[in-house]
Amino acid sequence: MTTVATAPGADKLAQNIAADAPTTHQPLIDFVAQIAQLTRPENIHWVDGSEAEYTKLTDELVEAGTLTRLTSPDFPNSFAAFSDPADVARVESRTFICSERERDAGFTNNWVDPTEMRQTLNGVFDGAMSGRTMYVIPFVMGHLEADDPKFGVEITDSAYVVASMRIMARIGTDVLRKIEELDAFFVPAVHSVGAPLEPGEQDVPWPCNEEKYIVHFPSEREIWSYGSGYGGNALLGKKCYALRIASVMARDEGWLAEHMLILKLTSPQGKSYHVSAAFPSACGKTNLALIDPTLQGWKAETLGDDITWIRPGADGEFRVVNPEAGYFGVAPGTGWHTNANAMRAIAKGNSIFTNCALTDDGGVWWEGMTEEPPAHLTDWQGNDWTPDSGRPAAHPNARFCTPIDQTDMLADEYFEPNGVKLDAILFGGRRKTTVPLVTEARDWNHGIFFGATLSSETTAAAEGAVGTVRRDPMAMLPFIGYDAGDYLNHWVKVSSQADPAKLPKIFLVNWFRRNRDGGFAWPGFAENTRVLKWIVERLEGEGVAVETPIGMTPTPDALDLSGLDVAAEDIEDALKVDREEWTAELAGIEEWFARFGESLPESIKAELEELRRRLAA
Ligand SMILES: Nc1nc2c(ncn2[C@@H]2O[C@H](COP(=O)(O)OP(=O)(O)OP(=O)(O)O)[C@@H](O)[C@H]2O)c(=O)[nH]1
Ligand SMILES: O=C([O-])CC(=O)C(=O)O
Ligand SMILES: [Mn+2]
Repeated sequence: MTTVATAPGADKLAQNIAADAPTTHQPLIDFVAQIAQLTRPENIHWVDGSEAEYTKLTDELVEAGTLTRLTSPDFPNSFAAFSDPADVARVESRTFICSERERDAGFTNNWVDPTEMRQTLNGVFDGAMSGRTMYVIPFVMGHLEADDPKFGVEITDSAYVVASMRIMARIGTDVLRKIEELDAFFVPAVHSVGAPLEPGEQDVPWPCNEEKYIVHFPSEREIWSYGSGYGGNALLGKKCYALRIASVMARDEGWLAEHMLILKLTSPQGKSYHVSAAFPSACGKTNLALIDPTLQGWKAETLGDDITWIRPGADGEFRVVNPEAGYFGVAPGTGWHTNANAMRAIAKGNSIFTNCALTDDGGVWWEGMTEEPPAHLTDWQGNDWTPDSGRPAAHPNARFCTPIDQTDMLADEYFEPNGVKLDAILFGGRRKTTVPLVTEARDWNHGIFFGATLSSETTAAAEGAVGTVRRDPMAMLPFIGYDAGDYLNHWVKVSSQADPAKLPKIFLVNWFRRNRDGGFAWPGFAENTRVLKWIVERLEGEGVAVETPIGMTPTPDALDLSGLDVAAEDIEDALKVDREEWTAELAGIEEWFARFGESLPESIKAELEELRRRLAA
């Protein structure tokens, strides 16, 4: 630990830091010195990522009241955290892409001139870490042994962030050694909760600031985050790096950084397939990634639940890796009856729960964990709660943060440094109407059209109203680090690096369509196995599909519904392609495409014309 107590001059500070740093890597020392000079922390702690360090940090966080140690044997070595009630989700309105030209941020991002933003940041970060410890976290997204490992260094004044980053990414000394060995570039990522402490001032359990900035400089590959301690705002390896900055790297280097899960499926015949699926936040990625198949003989294993990097491989196939090391999963709705694999991983402990409710025996609970709620809880805001309190006990965006290697059904391929062959891509959203249970694209370009026009009703994962339909291209709306039209063009182009015969097949799915009575038309969750089976049949050139104006959908008989207790009308409602609904949808898509201006790919425009023609026919 370096003490920076007296804030010496810049040269002196840099010397002190260099003397105490566990590295001689000059760019890293310079980065740390520059941020220390600006933010004036009391101490500097270089994170080694060890168990002992984790124990010490979590002890301190318990002492500070940020974490509550769970004493229930059901949650070994686990903690609960409760955020400030105003700091519970990603803040999209405060997220900025500061490219040189506004045009390069595109209409889906907030843009501020980089020079102006640097000035603003220099202002808010000035002394921002006073009275706090500054942690330096070397991390890698993906595997250290990858052909082209992607490094970052997060500087943060939040020990909660350090503890969570240790679960979500590979961090610490091994990473630092590799950065030195390769003399590698790292993404500089600066985070402050924005709550400097005066000498003697008592800290609060969840320091944060009303003013928030989540800022990306895509040309410099730099991230600055201020004012929030929450998940995707503060764990900068996740959405900020592995999606926004990585999408820009991917554009420049010829690959794709996507908001997708990865699932390995093995058929009763023993053939395995890897499927990735892009669904917007809180629309079922973690659930599908951890599915327990309901059909005899089928096996599912997971490789990841949120982020997928797709790279063209040497044999003309696309290869996928999960750059993360943990789950940051939506807690409500995750239960023994809906997602037993997640529950089993959680039950092994070593987890941090944020904004869940506390049980009287020192465990956590959230809506949907068990069918019957406990008789008494302490809700996420610290109030007494009973089932007739009339309000949720856990925040709807409460999260569990759990190491992925605690998953029983983790695929061995998760550990492949350069990934595995991708066979199919699913795009999906939360739509009450219009979008059928599953539709197969006619070809790659039509599949990109599915992705480009993907839409979903908004959820609690981001601030703002819940339940309105918004377009969410490839489920990447809040995560594309550059112009959305350029991003679609990149999708079109990247296929030229693959063997056309080896391109993944693309499907559009919707688990959330309502039936004529307003209930879910499809049982969803584990029963999605039946849709996956049809998808695999299609990959194998089998499975019955009918041509519809929007693509190929299964006939009701083509889905294996054996042993499933569901009304024939529900299946009909789930699969229906309704011309009237699609005519209205067409208008919505036209409006959406108009927003892209010049940068919308011609081939995607052509798909819209094709849809119009097919609907009119
Ligand atoms: N009706 C229905 N609901 C589902 C299904 N799968 C997931 N859900 C619900 O969708 C919500 C979010 O599911 P998750 O799997 O956590 O979503 P996610 O996409 O991983 O979300 P992020 O981690 O925010 O990106 C939960 O409330 C689930 O209960 C399904 O097949 N049918
Ligand atoms: O980023 C977060 O805070 C959580 C998350 O996975 C999402 O919102 O998509
Ligand atoms: Mn998830």
